[in-house]
Amino acid sequence: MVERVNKPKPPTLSSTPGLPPQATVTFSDDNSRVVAELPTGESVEVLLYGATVISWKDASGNEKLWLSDAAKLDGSKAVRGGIPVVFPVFGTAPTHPQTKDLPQHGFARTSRWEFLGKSTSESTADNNTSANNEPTVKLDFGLSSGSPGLDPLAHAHWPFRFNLIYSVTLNPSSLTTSIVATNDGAEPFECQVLMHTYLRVNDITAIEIHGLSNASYTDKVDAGAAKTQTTTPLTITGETDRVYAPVEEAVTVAEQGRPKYRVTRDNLSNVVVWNPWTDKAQSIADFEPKDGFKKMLCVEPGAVGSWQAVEAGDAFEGAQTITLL
Ligand SMILES: O=P(O)(O)OC[C@H]1O[C@@H](O)[C@H](O)[C@@H](O)[C@@H]1O
Repeated sequence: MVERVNKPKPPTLSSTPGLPPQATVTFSDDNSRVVAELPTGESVEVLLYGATVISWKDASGNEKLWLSDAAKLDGSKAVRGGIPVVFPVFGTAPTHPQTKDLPQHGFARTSRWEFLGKSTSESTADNNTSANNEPTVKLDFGLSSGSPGLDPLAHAHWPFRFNLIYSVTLNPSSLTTSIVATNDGAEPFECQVLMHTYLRVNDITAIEIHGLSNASYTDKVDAGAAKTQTTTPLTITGETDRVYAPVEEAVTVAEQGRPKYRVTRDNLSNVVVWNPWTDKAQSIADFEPKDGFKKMLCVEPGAVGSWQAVEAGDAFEGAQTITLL
């Protein structure tokens, strides 16, 4: 049985005369995930493990994120697909004293977060609480150094007192994920943050990525060579793993010449573009189907080009918004 936080209401009708319909927020039977649905039909599903967004659908039920058929959703492994949260290290950092012993992409994606609550606003002619007068639902998740669900590797290798708040905000045309990483201890720490978004596409060979003109980048498939993006838009024709420092504010993904997603960033100066292509997809055990690389494109806003120093009592904040075009 699904436990309803709010009783579901008909998508277009208000159950209380005069009051607009509200978003519904429901938990799965086993409390492993939370689903929010707007009265207009869009939905988002978040696994508490990793606070990983594993589904984002438009009002017609079309999925916007790619999730591997072999993704583990039982908390035994970071989720292959959706939007895993990367913290406090991107990749591995063998020479960085504070994070050198942490696993790839840190521990946020392998910890069980707490659901802190939801907030909603509705769309009506006389209601201006939502920025665009659109229905909105925001889900908040928390993870701290005291959380029971914290990955034991964090306890073992990252001895800082911290508090993370991760918010997932859905409205009819966009999804925003934002993070606030607070240093609750007496010692400063350095961290990196990234939203590892797996966008769903129909055909990777028909994709153009705009907004990277003149951006410098590190090419991870060319031994970390430093390069500059001169040919634009970027197309994907083989294994791609690049850490960009874009000059432009937005990265737009177009398919067959039609704009599809616009990704904007708040205080996240990097964008990683990743597609494993054939051989790498073969080598990743939980990447299924093996030709699934044709259906996905990772566009990952983050602060990963350097380290974010967070003093005692301070916080680092960053966010991405993905808009459907
Ligand atoms: O297999 P993981 O740990 O989820 O990482 C997937 C990819 O994540 C990307 O962000 C990295 O740039 C790649 O180098 C990496 O291969």
